[in-house]
Amino acid sequence: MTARIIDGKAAAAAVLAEVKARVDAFRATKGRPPGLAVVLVGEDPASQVYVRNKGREAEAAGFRSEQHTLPVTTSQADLLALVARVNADPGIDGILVQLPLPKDIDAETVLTAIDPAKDVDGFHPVNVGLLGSGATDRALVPCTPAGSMILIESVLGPSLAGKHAVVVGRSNIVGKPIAQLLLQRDATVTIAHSRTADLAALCRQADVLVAAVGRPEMVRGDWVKPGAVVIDVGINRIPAPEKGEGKTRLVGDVAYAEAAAVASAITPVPGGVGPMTIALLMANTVTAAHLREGLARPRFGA
Ligand SMILES: Nc1nc(=O)c2c([nH]1)NC[C@@H]1CN(c3ccc(C(=O)N[C@@H](CCC(=O)O)C(=O)O)cc3)C=[N+]21
Repeated sequence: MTARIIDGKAAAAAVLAEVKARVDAFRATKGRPPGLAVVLVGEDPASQVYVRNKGREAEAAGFRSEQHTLPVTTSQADLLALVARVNADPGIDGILVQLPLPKDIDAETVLTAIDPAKDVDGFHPVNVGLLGSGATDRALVPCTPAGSMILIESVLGPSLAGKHAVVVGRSNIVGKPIAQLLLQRDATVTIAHSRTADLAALCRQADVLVAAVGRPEMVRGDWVKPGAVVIDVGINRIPAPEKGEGKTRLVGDVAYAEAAAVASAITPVPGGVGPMTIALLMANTVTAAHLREGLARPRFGA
């Protein structure tokens, strides 16, 4: 079998078109656009690229968009003061504090200081709890998991009843929330991780295999059940001497060519989950704006 390639760029463009239509309607009723504030502490080049892309998409969607870039020496107190300011700004509906934060800042303290109604990353304990208790009418859901579910749905439809989903990785930002979303769609869910016994054999039982470990090409072709749907959440930059000295390339957590020979559908890296993460950030900002204004919750990618 040769897998169908799940086109995350096209799926992201479709979500962004829905976002744009919702922004126009929101602006017409409320007399203002949704607002997104992105906060970056430090000068990590990868983070700068992501934050710039987010700003570009926010403007294309018609948002009010602001970026706050703080020096790496910023104190936790100063960052908390900025969060308090954007929390209090009525024109800002979404706040994203780019991770990772410098080591002297406690990320959990900062994420918990964000107004849960503006928490477009879905990392605040209130949103984590709402997701875990199935309150999908009120929760803001993390972008990468929400985007991954739209890609899965594009292949398998809305119900995963009778399917075994294996999530490799147990992070708070991807593994745990994606497991919750899969469970809500009636999948039978296993969360595997670095301490799981015989990971390869477990993965081979998966009808839906989600790789979110951050280890380049760890999931091999012979870990994939024939006909499985493979979602590769990893984004790893590795040396690519074949492209020239000092050059790099992006690979996922899945050995793509091997897995694509076995799976029925697979997300590429780049061009898979990554573009959906940014699209869902825009969608979450529109959702937050609607909920804050007492409007019906829009649904994206349905
Ligand atoms: N608070 C917070 N929220 C985040 O959502 C968040 C974060 N911090 N910190 C960093 C990670 C990473 N992340 C990505 C988003 C888009 C692509 C993306 O669009 N990737 C392209 C390739 C981009 C490239 O070429 O480098 C693709 O996969 O096709 C990748 C990674 C969001 N993150």
